[in-house]
Amino acid sequence: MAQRGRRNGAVPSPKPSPKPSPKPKRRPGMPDADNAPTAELPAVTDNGTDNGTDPEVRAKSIPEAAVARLAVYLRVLCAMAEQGATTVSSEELSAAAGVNSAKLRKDLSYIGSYGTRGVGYEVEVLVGQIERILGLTRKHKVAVVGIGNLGHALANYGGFPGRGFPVEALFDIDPDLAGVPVGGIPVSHLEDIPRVCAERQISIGVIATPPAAAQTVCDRLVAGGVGSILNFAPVVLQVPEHVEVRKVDLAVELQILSFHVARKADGEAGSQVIGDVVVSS
Ligand SMILES: NC(=O)c1ccc[n+]([C@@H]2O[C@H](COP(=O)([O-])OP(=O)(O)OC[C@H]3O[C@@H](n4cnc5c(N)ncnc54)[C@H](O)[C@@H]3O)[C@@H](O)[C@H]2O)c1
Repeated sequence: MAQRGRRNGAVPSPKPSPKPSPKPKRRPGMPDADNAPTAELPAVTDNGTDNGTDPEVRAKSIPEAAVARLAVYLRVLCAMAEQGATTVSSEELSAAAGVNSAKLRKDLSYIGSYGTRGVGYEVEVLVGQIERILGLTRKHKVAVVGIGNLGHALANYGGFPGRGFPVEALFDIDPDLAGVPVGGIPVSHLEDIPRVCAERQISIGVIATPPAAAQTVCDRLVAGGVGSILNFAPVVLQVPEHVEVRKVDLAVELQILSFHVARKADGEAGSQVIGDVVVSS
C-alpha cells in the first residue's frame, strides 16, 4: 500500500534505455516474457545455477508478486531439505508450492537460477540464492506493539525465530500488561518504544493496536530506528521515505476469495469470462 508519496508495490526497475529497441533484449534479472525459460536450461556459470549478475541489481527488477512467491518456494525448499532432498525438479517444486511450473521457472530466472537439464535445482544452492535475494542472510529483530488478541498470537507464535525473525520486544499502553511476559518477552510500556527499539536494534515493527493509535505507534517505532513496519491496523500510515510499510488485511484476502467464488459461480451459470471481465450469456 502506498505511503507518503512512495509506492510499496513493484520494486522499481532500472532506468529505461533512452532508445528502446522494438524488441528489447533480455536483461539480467528481468527476462523477456517471450524468452522466459520453458525448460530447465543448462547452467550458465560453473556453479550450475547463477548467471553471475549482482544480486542487488537483480533484486531491484523482481516484481512484488514474484517476491512473495519466492518466499513460498523458500518455505517449501526448507521443508524438502529437512526431509533429505538434495535436488528438486521444477515440476516437483511447482506442485509443492501450488504454482504452475512455467511461472516457477520464470520466478527463478529473476534470481538467475535456471537449474540443470535432467537434474533440476540443487535444493541447498537454491535456498541460499533465495535467502540472499530476500535479505534473509541476517536476522531481523521484531517488535510487536499492541499485545491484545492479535499481538498475543503473534508474540506466542514459535515459527518466526526459525525463519530469521526473532521477536525481541513487546509494547502496550495497558499498565496491567507492563512487565508481564508473553512468549517469554516482558511487555514494555508504549513510551519506551524509541529507547528499547534502539537498544535492541529492532528492524521490523509490527503494529497490532486499534487504528486510532497506529500512527503514534508508528512514529515512535521510526524514532527508535525501525525501518520496516508491518501494519495490521486498518489505517494508512504516514512514514518517511526510508521506511518500508506493508499492510496486512485478511478481510481483503477474503474479499478476493469471494470474488473468485462469485466468478466461478457465474461461469457455471453460463457466463463467459473474457480476460478479467465476466460477460453474462
Ligand atoms: N489485518 C488483519 O487482517 C487484522 C486481523 C485482526 C485484527 N486486526 C487489527 O489489529 C488490531 C488489533 O486487533 P486485536 O483484536 O488484537 O485488538 P485488541 O483490542 O485485542 O488489542 C489491542 C491492544 O492494543 C493496545 N493498545 C491500545 N492503544 C495502544 C497504544 N496507543 N499503544 C500501544 N498499545 C495500545 C491495547 O491495550 C490492546 O492490548 C486492530 O486494529 C484490528 O483491527 C487486523
